[in-house]
Amino acid sequence: MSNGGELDRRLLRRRHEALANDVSLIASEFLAGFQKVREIDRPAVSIFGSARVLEGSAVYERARETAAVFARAGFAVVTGGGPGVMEAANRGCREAGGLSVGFNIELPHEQGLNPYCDLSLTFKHFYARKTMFVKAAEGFVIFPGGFGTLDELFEALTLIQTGKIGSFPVVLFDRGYWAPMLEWIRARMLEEGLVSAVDIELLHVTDDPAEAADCVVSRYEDRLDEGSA
Ligand SMILES: CC(C)=CCNc1ncnc2c1ncn2[C@@H]1O[C@H](COP(=O)(O)O)[C@@H](O)[C@H]1O
Repeated sequence: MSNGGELDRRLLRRRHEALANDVSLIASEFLAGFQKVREIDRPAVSIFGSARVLEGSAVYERARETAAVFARAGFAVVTGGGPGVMEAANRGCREAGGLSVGFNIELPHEQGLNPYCDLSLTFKHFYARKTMFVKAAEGFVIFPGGFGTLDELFEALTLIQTGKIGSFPVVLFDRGYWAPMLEWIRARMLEEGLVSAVDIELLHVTDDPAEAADCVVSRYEDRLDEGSA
């Protein structure tokens, strides 16, 4: 099966005349994504984190618990629809009776959609898929993870920092995991003037599922009161 990687490589090699066709395929993927987001009939949180953690690990179980708190607060939970933290969050949401959403990606050694999604769509391109995480969400909770997780974290932060999207809450779950990164951001990025203090204030850090959910839910309620949600 052709996957997003092959398509992206082909797109970069393409002669100009052939590009329009490829670009229209990408556009249709965006459209299908936006249509799927419209099916989410309630406010939502996007939860990111490692594809590699297993059931029973602390990270998996905290993600499952956090998603359940969101579901009980009336929020849908959106993830990448894969294994690890994605599965944990979809599972916790489903177990608590919430609406569980997975925006999956075709990968060369793909593991497919986890079995805990009520709504789902599988993308070929990471960039179209990442847009849906942002389009759908009132906030972001990020669990420990690798390159994919950091990509999603910094995409959300960059969009907020540059004013492309509103100032949605970004919650880093697991103080111990994120502390060295935050320290480096303060000691180097901030110290050398590459970010400003207000940019760092966008990040909330916690070890508590209820606090993570409250951070997103209460900001959403404030925006509802202001009429800006
Ligand atoms: C075990 C394995 C490599 C499975 C790959 N299967 C995947 N399925 C769906 N989304 C993924 C996958 N790998 C990475 N991602 C995306 O990148 C993030 C996790 O990447 P990482 O494990 O932190 O870097 C997730 O939030 C997800 O959106």
